Amino acid sequence: NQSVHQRMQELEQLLNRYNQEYYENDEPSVPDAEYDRLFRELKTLETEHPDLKSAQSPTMKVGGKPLGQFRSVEHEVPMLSLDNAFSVDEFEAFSKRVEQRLDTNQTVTFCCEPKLDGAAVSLLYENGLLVRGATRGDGQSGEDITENVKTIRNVPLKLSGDVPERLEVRGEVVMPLGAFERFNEQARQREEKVFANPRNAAAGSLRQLDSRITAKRPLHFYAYSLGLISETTQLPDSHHQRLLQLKDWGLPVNIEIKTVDSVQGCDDYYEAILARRDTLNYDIDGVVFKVDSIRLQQDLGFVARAPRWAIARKFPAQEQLTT
Ligand SMILES: Cc1c[n+]2nc(N)[nH]c2nc1OC(C)C
Repeated sequence: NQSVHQRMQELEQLLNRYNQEYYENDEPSVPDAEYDRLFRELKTLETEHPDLKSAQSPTMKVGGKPLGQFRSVEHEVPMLSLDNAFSVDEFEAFSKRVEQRLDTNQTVTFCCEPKLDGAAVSLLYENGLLVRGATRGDGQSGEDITENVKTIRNVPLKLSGDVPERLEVRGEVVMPLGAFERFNEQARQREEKVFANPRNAAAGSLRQLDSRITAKRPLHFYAYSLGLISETTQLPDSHHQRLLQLKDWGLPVNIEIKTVDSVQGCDDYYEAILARRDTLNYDIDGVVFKVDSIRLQQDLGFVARAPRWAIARKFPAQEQLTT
């Protein structure tokens, strides 16, 4: 039994690594057939030895029997939306409002992030284990989609390292463009529902009552914010450093995220991402600038529905190709 358990743990590690490679850098080190063979071997061993099956096994990412409907989830920390800036002047007005709150010689660091055009979700980890997934809903309450988020390839079921007791991570679920095209092509051939754009495909896939369907949808998650954090956690005062900490714990964070120390830096970032927009593997509809200091964020607070300390600078709408 010991050797069986050993083999199961070895298979779990191998499959998790291959998953990471496949979704982190799109370069799996083994062909899919090899991944499937190892997956089937683990599934067989788990069926023969259910007592040895791990709750975080990669075989748990394939979804289970459908629920009748979604339960509702209250967001203890509201999931708010973002104010938009459609021009450099509107962005400058935002940065002026921020600077007014600073002392004279203080400069403000901004964290710059691509604004992924997908579906916002909240993931709740307790003692490092993924225990709940929820849609944004109206910001106050969303739908419990735990079984569906567990099937998202690059969402870890278990965090690694010294993690907080309770950690809520928020981010965007997207369907990469290549996968979206292939998925729609297949749907056309099967005379099934075709999605108008990757955002609808991601949102629609997350709201499937049958998680086995979600499991077949190629979805990626990218973290961009923290919600609930258990009070015993000493995290850095920098939003960017907190995102890097999430990455250390095993959560996917978009590689385009960086900090700049000036408004000019923000403008340069906006132009740089806009110039590369068509080369990215997912839809983005702008960039997000956030005051990097958590203390300053708390000082600036929110107005009604959106934080004073963050703004999205939207790109001109792309002519949507009718698929
Ligand atoms: C709604 C939202 C959306 N996005 N997208 C990114 N990249 N960051 C980000 N932050 C958000 O909200 C925070 C400002 C809390």
